[in-house]
Amino acid sequence: MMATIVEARQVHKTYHTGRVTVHALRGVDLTIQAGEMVAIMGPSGCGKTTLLNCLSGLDSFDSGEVRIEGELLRRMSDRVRTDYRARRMGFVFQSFNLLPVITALENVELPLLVSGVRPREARLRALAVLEQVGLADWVDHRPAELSGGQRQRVALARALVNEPAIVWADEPTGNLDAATSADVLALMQRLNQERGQTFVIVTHDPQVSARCDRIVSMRDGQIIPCI
Ligand SMILES: Nc1ncnc2c1ncn2[C@@H]1O[C@H](COP(=O)(O)OP(=O)(O)OP(=O)(O)O)[C@@H](O)[C@H]1O
Repeated sequence: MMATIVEARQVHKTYHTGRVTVHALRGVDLTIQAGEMVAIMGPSGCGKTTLLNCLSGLDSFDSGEVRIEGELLRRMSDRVRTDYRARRMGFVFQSFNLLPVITALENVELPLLVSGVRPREARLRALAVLEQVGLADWVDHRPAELSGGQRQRVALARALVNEPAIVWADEPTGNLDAATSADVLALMQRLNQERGQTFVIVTHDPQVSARCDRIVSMRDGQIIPCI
């Protein structure tokens, strides 16, 4: 039986910049089951990234409710939410967000060290995940010494090393050529199927959405109901 992992009810979010107010989310309702691989699609500016940030607790919202694994996000203190994110969530963004001055291996070890895993074990686990994403020979390279696709795979390894229940990905194939994005995508799908990890992926790429279990379409800050 499938369990609900993410539940959003009537989520509203406005941005205020100078005199301009943007109502980026206008009452979003969304339920995601554990083990689903979901694509969030829609035109530029419709609120996809905002939704990802609000569902994952990276950003706050004005009203409505989000539950992750049954827990209300707004009931968690900042510390509990941060700790929860470190233990149960992984993030893959287009900009990679890798630290430039340390190696691929050190980038992947970092979330483990932050969560208190001992250095020796962190190293072994990071090496194992880097091997899974096909980067065993590149662990000592810094991000600048890697191609876009290799960097994206380091980012994916870093997101996965904690074995998170949910992986949030924002345009994970955005910077990649067709062959590399197919590799990254196949890897995400394999992890989804083998480990039952939930993937929520914001994408414009039909190659990505074709591999997902479900497409959630957004327009103007709302989800378009399925017909
Ligand atoms: N930090 C911010 N401050 C002010 N306005 C913002 C901010 N982030 C997003 N917006 C506005 O909120 C709306 C939704 O933006 P969002 O980035 O969520 O859209 P998106 O669907 O992810 O777009 P894209 O596909 O182009 O990445 C847009 O009108 C955008 O200009």
